Amino acid sequence: MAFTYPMSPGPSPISMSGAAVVSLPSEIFSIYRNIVGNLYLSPKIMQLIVDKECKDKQNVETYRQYMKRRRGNLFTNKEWKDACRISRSVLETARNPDSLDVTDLFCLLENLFKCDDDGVREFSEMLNKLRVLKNLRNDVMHNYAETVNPQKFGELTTALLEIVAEAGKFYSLPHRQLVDEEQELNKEIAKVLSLDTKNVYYWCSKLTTRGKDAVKLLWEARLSSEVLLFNNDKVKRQAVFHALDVMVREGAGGDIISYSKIFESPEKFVVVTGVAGAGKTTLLKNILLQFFDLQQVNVDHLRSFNQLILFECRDRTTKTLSGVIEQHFEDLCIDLGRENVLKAILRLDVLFIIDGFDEVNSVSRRVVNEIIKKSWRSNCRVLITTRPHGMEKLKPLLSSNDVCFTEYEIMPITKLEDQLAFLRRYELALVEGAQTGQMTSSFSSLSQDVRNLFTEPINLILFCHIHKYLPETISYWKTPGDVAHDILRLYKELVLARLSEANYPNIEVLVDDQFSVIGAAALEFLHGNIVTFSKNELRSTKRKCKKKLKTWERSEEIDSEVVLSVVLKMQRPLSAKLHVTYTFHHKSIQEIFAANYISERLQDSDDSLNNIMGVSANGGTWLSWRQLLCSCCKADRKYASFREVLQYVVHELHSSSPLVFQRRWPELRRALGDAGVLSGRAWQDCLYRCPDVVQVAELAALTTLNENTTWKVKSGRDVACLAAMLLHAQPLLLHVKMFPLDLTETRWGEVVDRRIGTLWLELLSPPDDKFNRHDDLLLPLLNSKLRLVRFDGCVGTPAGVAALVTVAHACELSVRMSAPLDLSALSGKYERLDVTMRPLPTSSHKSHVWRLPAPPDPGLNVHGAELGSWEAVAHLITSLAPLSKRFAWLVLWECKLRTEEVQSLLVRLFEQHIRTEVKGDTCTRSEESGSRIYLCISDKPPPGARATKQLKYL
Ligand SMILES: Nc1ncnc2c1ncn2[C@@H]1O[C@H](COP(=O)(O)OP(=O)(O)OP(=O)(O)O)[C@@H](O)[C@H]1O
Repeated sequence: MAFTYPMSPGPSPISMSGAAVVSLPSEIFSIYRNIVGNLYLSPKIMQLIVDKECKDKQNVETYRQYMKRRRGNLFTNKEWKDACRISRSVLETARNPDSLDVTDLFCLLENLFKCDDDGVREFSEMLNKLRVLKNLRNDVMHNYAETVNPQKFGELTTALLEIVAEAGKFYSLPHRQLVDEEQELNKEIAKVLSLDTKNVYYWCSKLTTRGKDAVKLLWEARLSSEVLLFNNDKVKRQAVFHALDVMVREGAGGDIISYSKIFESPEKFVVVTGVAGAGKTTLLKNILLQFFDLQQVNVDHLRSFNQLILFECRDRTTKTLSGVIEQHFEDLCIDLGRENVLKAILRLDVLFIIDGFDEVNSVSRRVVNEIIKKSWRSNCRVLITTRPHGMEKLKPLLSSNDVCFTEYEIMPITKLEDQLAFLRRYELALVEGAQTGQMTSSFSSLSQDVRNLFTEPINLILFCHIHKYLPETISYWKTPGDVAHDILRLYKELVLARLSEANYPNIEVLVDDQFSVIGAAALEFLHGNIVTFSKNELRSTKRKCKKKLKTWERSEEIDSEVVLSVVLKMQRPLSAKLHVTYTFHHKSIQEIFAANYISERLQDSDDSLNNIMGVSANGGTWLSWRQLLCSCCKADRKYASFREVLQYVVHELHSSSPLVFQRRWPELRRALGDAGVLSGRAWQDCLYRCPDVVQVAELAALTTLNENTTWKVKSGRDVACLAAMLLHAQPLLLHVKMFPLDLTETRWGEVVDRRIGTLWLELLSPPDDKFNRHDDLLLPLLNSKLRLVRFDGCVGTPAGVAALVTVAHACELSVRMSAPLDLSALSGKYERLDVTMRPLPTSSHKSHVWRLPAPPDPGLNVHGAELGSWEAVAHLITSLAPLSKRFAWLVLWECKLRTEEVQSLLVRLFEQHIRTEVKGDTCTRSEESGSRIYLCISDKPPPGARATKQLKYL
């Protein structure tokens, strides 16, 4: 019995609340049917199957407990995660199917069938039919063309009726019961004709038609271009977007992936952490823009969402989630009521984005809690960004709500080529057709140490501005400390430019004075974690600026608000009902101003750092450091949010007044500790910002050593820190794993000079550049005090070999050579020698033999043998064979030789007395992928070879 639904091309009649019949355009009607079908009818039928399948389930059992009982053993957490992926939290707690949606129900049924997959019950037909429902749901919910497609409802009803029929067979239902089920379903299908506007699926349909456009209208204009820090320079967001890499924080040394892969995580909640200015907010803005334009090629990661809600934790006025919803869908909320729109949103596939959890306040915290609590359905996903210290509050919040999450960390932009690519985009966008290249070449001319300060986007942006407004200053940057003042100087120059007509004596000191007042206000706001200020809140700062100005003669010639107008920017509210707010151009600028104020006070007064940090608005009431700290520790560890400020203070004070810094260091050190800078990693982060501060280097070294006796070095930034840290501590093993190009131009020479002890040097090779030698990195090893215990890299000159010889000690050597080299001097220096080379042309070096040293027998990898080159391969192997003619192994990598050629090679090598460490027959073994062929040569001749006399060891 198939239900056929009349496909009306024009407006369709809909009865509302069983009374009035209205005409709706056919598009909304198609959408409505598809939504009710997939969000209501499909789950209903699947719930029916679940009930049949779980006849012996007890009411108190969760589905996880039930499955465990049914299959007779526990699910390990990993098994559960792999089996249920995004539905795993829901199925872990659900006890009945009523609230589950198609995705969860399909996952549940699939796993239930597999629980007792003993081959007796044939469930594949049933599963295939259920899969049709799941696919239909995804088609309709993830692709607007399918959402409006009138055919889809017909396909769905057919699929539903087929499932009911299949259930009849699968569960051997009595005929009467089957007929009843079919009739019931047909009644439900028929009900879709009459629609109540109070129905949540009607609201869902409205949202699906109008919701995305409403959000687009709200955000697109705000986000598609960005006004840079100064002078209203504007750039198109997507034109300058630099695709960031993120690291999965699960386990040590997590994988590094592109940001677009974060939604592949099996967890519903994804947390992206990143230091100040790492690009968290910009990443979200880019995701929003991509969401509006799903036609773009590379946005598959967003296709599974049909709604997107953004909430910024710095918001201090929106009190509820429905308030957030109202900002996004103002008109729809007027039509349907905001609570109803919220209910509908939660049924759709929605991505909630929560930006800047570290900036959360008592008002926004309530909204965040609400999102976490209401987004338990599998169709909702939540993406949260925060600075790392925000995790201290976020983790307990998520776990108290039983939320599992995957954490990603935005990686710094450490490679010069990436930094240049980033700057190039901005330069291109800013100069509008004029000649480009000056900014990038100015950046390239900086020393690696100074460049290491520009590994976060915000700092690269500041470099753009300094290059534009203070280009001459860049040539004076020799050490990181030289850069410290220039960001504030930049602001000062901009203010001075505005005041140029005032012709006022001592104008620079006057501006410094104003910066001090603003710095104190910035600090005070930071105490409340406030980064957006209302007009009222700003009033007292304005008053103080004015008061300070009045202490100067002829101050009436100066507009008292000019400094604030340069330093702050105005933010228009999302809704006309709200008021404008003000912010610094970036939170890190607010922190720099606060740090400048603290640094000045540390220099000018004898006040303790505690007192200076605890300054109150009226400048009169001081909070004691203890009080402040205790309240913070107990309440929410507020002090953690001062970590960046304190790092800026260290940097600034150290470079502007080394003597005061020395005197104040014990206080600063304690404060950093209180702000959470305790681990080796945290001290290293601090050292990245101020690599020339010896005191920080010492603590970074000692704490890291305490935690770990092996130090791993992966980037130029790490090398800079290491160079400073080695002056204070030596790890048991130093493991440097880097691409040679990244290591060149770092403080590698200093590292080698300062290292006393073992080194594992791993010079990575890009796949297309395996044989590019980097002996320049080896030469500093000569005369060093280090001991090379493991080496992997390309060597190209006798000088490079000589450098290895001087430091190798019981070493595991993996040497790539672009041309043969005499390695005999390495004899006695290694425990394992593994050489990689490309085949030698037979004509070349005929008379030369470059015997590899032995014992122990070396292993040889021949890389990239071309078709027809077996004799060249044979020539290489025989030329390199040690006197004993024995290799630990012989492997052909990425070999294009034909099978017959490999066989001829084997015969030739056998006849030349070459042997490998192998028992049994002489043969070849290849890996399944065919990328590696092992030549195993014993004393047994291969087919076609002349027997040779066994060679005596020489
Ligand atoms: N991926 C990117 N591509 C291009 N520019 C970027 C990128 N990320 C950040 N920026 C630039 O750097 C500035 C700072 O970045 P953003 O505000 O996103 O950092 P954040 O990590 O959110 O900082 P905070 O934690 O201090 O709030 C942006 O205003 C933008 O100009």
